[in-house]
Amino acid sequence: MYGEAQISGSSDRTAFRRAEKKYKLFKTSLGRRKSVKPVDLSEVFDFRAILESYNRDGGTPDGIVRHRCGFDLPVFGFEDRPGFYFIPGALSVEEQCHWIKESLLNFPQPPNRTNHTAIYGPIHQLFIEAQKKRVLIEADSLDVDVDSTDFDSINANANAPKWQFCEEGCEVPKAGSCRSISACSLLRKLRWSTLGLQFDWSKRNYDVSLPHNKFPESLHQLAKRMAVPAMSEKEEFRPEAAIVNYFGSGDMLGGHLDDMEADWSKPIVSMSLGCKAIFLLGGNSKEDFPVAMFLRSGDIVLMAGQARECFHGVPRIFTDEENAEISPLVSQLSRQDDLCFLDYIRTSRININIRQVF
Ligand SMILES: O=C(O)CCC(=O)C(=O)O
Ligand SMILES: [Fe+2]
Repeated sequence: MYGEAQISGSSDRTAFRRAEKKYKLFKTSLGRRKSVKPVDLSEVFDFRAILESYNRDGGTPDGIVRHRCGFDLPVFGFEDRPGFYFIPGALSVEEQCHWIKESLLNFPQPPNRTNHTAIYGPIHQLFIEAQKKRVLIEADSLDVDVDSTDFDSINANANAPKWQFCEEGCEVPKAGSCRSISACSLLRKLRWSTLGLQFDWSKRNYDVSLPHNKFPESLHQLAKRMAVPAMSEKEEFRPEAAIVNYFGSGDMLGGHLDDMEADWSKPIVSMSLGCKAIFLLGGNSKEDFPVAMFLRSGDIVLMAGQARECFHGVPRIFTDEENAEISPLVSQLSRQDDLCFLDYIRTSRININIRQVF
């Protein structure tokens, strides 16, 4: 579900796939010059423009409703898609920066799992190691210097490949006996991390036996506050898990359903950070033609009830200066200490989606 979808040739059978193909990034190269195929964005809903026009005259375009839910910001949706809520500009630029930093520094920290965990084991301080230009090295188990009296560590090390960060250009134990990968390329290849209850992708289910931290308190409070438009008055949203998705240029999230949580009446609270994206919201079948909309940094989407049964995905992010629309982040992250975050987010998008599991 969370891999990069293969969208080519024979795979454009369904309406959803055709929409993905319409919006995905196509690079063509003419000799040495690379160019990006222009894409027709005329049918993409723009909730920021809808908000601006609503603020001017109180109206909404055909098919768009403003939910009357006593929330302190305008919340929009589609007339024919109950359970879908769009809160444009829900997060201030300060809040966006805070969650970008958390997503890079803390959320990928063990025991939280990432797409790298299955291959390399737990990786600590990936973002910091990438700034230091360090390299992750797999020491051949025979080369590992184990104190011969320490039987526990001998047993623990017997089969486990040991990956450790070293300085760039550090001396490798024995030629050919170890593999290595730079922290920078691991950071570039970071696709997801999981918070709170851990999701086991091989079983496509939550595995409560996996070690995990308590769901972060401040994210819990934010999600509870943002979930209000999709909740009945008597109920409370209980955030128990989150998936953090990291997108670089050309990355996409193929059409899928999030169906592993027990109670679909509870919303998924999904926040966008960094570069602008296109989000597709389809129907119960991939044969249903999806609506497309822009997701910008600071937007929050809620999917609850019937909307949870709808295929959705992200076929495109925009990483060029003109279309990424991240100038408030660029100003906010211009201090020397923050340039490393700016460097990442200039060409990336982060999505944090928060779920009640039980
Ligand atoms: O990136 C997004 O906006 C959507 C993410 C999503 O649908 C998911 O992780 O299930
Ligand atoms: Fe999803």
